[in-house]
Amino acid sequence: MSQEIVDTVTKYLTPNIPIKQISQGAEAVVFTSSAHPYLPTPEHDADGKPLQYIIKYRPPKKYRHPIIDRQLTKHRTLSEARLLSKLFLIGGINVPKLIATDPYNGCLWLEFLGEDLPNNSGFSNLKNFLWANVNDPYNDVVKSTLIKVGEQIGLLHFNDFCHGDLTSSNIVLARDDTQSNDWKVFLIDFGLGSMSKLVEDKGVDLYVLERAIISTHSAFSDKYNEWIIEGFSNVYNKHGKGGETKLKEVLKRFSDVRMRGRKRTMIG
Ligand SMILES: Nc1ncnc2c1ncn2[C@@H]1O[C@H](COP(=O)(O)OP(=O)(O)OP(=O)(O)O)[C@@H](O)[C@H]1O
Repeated sequence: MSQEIVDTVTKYLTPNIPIKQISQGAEAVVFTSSAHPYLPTPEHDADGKPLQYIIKYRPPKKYRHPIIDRQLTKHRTLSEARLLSKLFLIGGINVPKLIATDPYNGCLWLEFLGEDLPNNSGFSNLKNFLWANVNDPYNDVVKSTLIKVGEQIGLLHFNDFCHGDLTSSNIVLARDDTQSNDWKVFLIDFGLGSMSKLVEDKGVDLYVLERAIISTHSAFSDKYNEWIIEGFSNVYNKHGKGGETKLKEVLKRFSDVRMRGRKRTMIG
């Protein structure tokens, strides 16, 4: 990552806020920090470990006109903040808590979720979690976790929100306590998210995740995708006939999107 971005963020946050870069995506640079924007820090979790926070920063894009760039940055930062704050209030949906927003500087301060998986298996996103279980790929914890993944997506879609970039890296797992083998599933990165009633958007979300699982865990992907759809369906089926009808529509469009994807791969 360019030193220029670190210098800019350090100057903006002041050197009192320690930052450590953990990711650079197409859109944003993500840092962790032990500093909370307005509470005295460091805060500690139940085990006495200092809490970490996420700082997601959208740097200016030099290829854009500066005024348009500032407007886009403001718009995208606010849009992600709005979605996160709406989703956080919907019962059952798990997303990081929004702590602070500075749309003019392209900055979001979020709750840090997840942990390092045992045996150097990396950060606890869904992709690494499935790799970590590769020697016992169909165990009960994998199954129940994938059903919970499906339930999170089901809740999101049933409430007419779409993710827009539903990869297995944007699904983070966290345990309530370190002894537990029971994972809570969180959805992160709503930079491309939207409120949408369109079955097309929902079908595309499901297709993007299906492709992500096929590309990284191809040997087990049939079962994995089946469990995700089982969880997804559970949410809709709880809402009687109306829910069942909506579920059919989404799954039908999912299958159409998949068919279009296959044609595109064959024809090029
Ligand atoms: N709340 C969070 N808790 C823990 N880690 C997080 C959190 N938010 C983001 N991350 C980490 O930072 C990475 C990038 O975050 P995010 O996907 O939001 O940014 P992005 O720039 O849109 O990324 P990309 O362009 O790669 O999709 C995530 O994959 C995850 O590892």
